[in-house]
Amino acid sequence: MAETKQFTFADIASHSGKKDLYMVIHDKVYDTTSFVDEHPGGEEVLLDVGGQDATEAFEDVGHSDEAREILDGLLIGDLKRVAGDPAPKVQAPSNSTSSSPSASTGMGIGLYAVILIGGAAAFGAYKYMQSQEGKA
Ligand code: HEM
Repeated sequence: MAETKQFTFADIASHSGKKDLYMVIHDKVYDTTSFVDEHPGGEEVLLDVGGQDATEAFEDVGHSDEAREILDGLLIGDLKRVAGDPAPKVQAPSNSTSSSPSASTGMGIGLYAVILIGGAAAFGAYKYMQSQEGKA
């Protein structure tokens, strides 16, 4: 796909009807008009987020890879942020089950911290024991 059309939130907000439905997911713009009737989760939820940033709603459900492939086919452009737009909703909240793939990122950082702090503590204890040995 050569063209990367840019849309502002104002552009997208004007496409919020069932016959003309755009939404933003991860700062990409999707024309979901043709998909509304086919959505396994029902048309209601799509209409709720039509013309808006649907990233959180989409990620909260934990959609499958198949759903993401469908999404790829609906892509029409990129979101162009302008001053006063809502903040990006790129980070998916992983307060649900650990089946969410995004949970692994948070886990990685947490694990890193544990290893670092644990390592420092072990090193401190080792040094302390060494100094105690010297005194004996
Ligand atoms: C254009 C964007 C979307 C696409 C392509 C899409 C696609 C799909 C697909 C293929 C499924 C079947 C299960 C799966 O494969 O994960 C599904 C289920 C579901 N979707 Fe979406 N979805 C979209 C947006 C949304 C949004 C914004 C919501 C808002 C809450 C939503 C809510 C649901 C729910 C609740 C289910 C579960 C239905 C069930 O299992 O009974 N979807 N979606």
